[in-house]
Amino acid sequence: MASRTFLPRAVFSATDSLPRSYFLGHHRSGLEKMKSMLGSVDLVIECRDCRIPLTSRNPLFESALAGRERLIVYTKQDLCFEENSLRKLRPGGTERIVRQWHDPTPVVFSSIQHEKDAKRILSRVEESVQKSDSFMPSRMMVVGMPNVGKSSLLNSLRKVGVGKGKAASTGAQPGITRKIGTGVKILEGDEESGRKDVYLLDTPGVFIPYVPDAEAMLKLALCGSVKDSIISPVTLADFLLFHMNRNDPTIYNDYSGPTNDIMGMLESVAKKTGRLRKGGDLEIDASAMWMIKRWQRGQLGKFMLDEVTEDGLRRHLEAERGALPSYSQAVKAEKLARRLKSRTKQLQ
Ligand SMILES: Nc1nc2c(ncn2[C@@H]2O[C@H](COP(=O)(O)OP(=O)(O)OP(=O)(O)O)[C@@H](O)[C@H]2O)c(=O)[nH]1
Repeated sequence: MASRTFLPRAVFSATDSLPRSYFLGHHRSGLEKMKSMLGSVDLVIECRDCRIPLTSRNPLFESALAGRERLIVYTKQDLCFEENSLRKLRPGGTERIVRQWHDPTPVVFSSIQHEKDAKRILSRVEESVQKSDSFMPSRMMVVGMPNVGKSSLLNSLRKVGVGKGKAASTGAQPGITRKIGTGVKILEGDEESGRKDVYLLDTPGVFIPYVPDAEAMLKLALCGSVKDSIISPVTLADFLLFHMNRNDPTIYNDYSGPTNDIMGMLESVAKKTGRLRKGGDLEIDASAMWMIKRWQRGQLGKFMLDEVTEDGLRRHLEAERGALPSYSQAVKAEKLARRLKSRTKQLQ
């Protein structure tokens, strides 16, 4: 009798023909402007996505921000762990390792739902302001990959810091912020104690010029750093299925039993959610998109896509150094980015 034990796939075979670039014009100009403004900035708040702590690290920032005081904020923590996960039994296990990676740079894990996270970031901001002996208001800058939650963080720091409403537009697609703003007050100065006003500058998300690893591109797309139109939703949903199966194949049991077959899964989703065309054909792409969006909102499992291990960052950096693109690869990536840009424009 055949065994009924479900075996998830051990590896995901990502095709080499996937796009590896999404470096658009406003990414390049945003980065240049950022660099030119760094001289007048006291602290850089670098946001990374908690679900992909290694993959959402942009090597471009490492060179641009070298020597600047930095606070690393891991955003979207609420999408990383189930409430009743092992993390509760081993408090801070993952967080402790990630903090160690960056030591001595301070690290905060945050979720926009939690005011206490904004308070923790603001107290780091205050510590940094106290170090400066200038009487001028303090300026800080928030940077990171597209869609990691920079503008949302700015809004929540402003709300908690000065009790004011939303100042920056946010959205589920990358590229909402296109230009560096003039600065938004996040802490009120106080003449008596000598505390200065603190302003935070929002910046456009900047993508990596060339992503050498196809799986990394899929992770970035699944987490929303790349526009939906760039990678086929079925490929992305298959990659999500691969990760759901590694975490817990019962996550999707409202739609299907444990499976490695993405087409079967999407057909089942289409039927159960009523995604049918006239004549009864199933809307497969729309069902894939529905699965992806649900996961992005934390409604189809909460888990990390990167593996967090003590030597994870060291190994990631070694792989990155070994995979630096040759000049011809970089030129090819630039051309591809231009093609993608015009394709994105046509689709807008
Ligand atoms: N669940 C959850 N969603 C978040 C969090 N922070 C941001 N988001 C969502 O992530 C999406 C992107 O947020 P933005 O603040 O627009 O991201 P951004 O980094 O400014 O994006 P760009 O304009 O591409 O630079 C929005 O849909 C936010 O609501 C978080 O902590 N938890």
